[in-house]
Amino acid sequence: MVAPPDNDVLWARGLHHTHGSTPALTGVSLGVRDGEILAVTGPRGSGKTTLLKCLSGQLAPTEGEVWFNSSPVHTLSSPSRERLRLDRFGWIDTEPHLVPELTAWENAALPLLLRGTGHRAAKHTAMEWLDRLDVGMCARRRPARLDQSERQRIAVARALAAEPQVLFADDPTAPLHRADGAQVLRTLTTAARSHHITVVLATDDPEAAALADRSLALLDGRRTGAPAGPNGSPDAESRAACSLSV
Ligand SMILES: Nc1ncnc2c1ncn2[C@@H]1O[C@H](COP(=O)(O)OP(=O)(O)OP(=O)(O)O)[C@@H](O)[C@H]1O
Repeated sequence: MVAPPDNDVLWARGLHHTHGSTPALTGVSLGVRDGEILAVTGPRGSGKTTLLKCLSGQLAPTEGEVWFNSSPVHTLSSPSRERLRLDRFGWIDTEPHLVPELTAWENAALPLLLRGTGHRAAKHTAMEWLDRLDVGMCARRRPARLDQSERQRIAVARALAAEPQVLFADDPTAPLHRADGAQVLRTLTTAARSHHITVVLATDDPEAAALADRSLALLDGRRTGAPAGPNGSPDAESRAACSLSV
């Protein structure tokens, strides 16, 4: 087995995933450097969401390897992957999935409370991030009393408040108006850079991708411009990045 290079916080080799009989990923290899913002681009159905889910441990790839901080993720049990997601990863979905019974600040504080952060500290941090996302005035309202843009900003605040090591954002501005989406993305990328959070951003919007440090394009479950070899062997970039054998 080949271990990833030390400066890659996430590394994947030869990822395949099939949803039922639909192939979604066919031999994708990549490395994500610590602190970088990587855009995963491609048209609808190209495999972006499936790739982010495999990298974040939500889906076990049908074939291939995923490493985080030089430790294998693909061999972890389901509870260990859940723990990893809670402790180290953040996720922003296309739709804001908030807990309807909780207020905005309680939603934003939830990952911190689940990790055992004290109530007062969790509330303070959540309120800071809600302010930064321009929804501080909504803190005491429940999701049903908020509009879609406010709900998505709260979902972004919730993800950032937990200060994950890696934040996966699956087309996070899709439900927002263009100007609104651009502002939320700028806040997200600025916060990620200042807090040294690595971001993997799935998007089909070139303006969103332009905010990233680097882009990786998918088409029909494969990287374009960096074709995988037979059986999903790593592309030249990934092979060159492999520095250590275990
Ligand atoms: N749960 C599922 N069951 C069956 N097929 C699926 C499922 N999820 C995704 N697919 C299929 O897998 C392929 C890749 O989908 P995926 O959602 O990863 O692409 P995407 O680039 O994120 O697309 P979008 O931008 O529409 O979200 C598509 O052909 C899609 O129809």
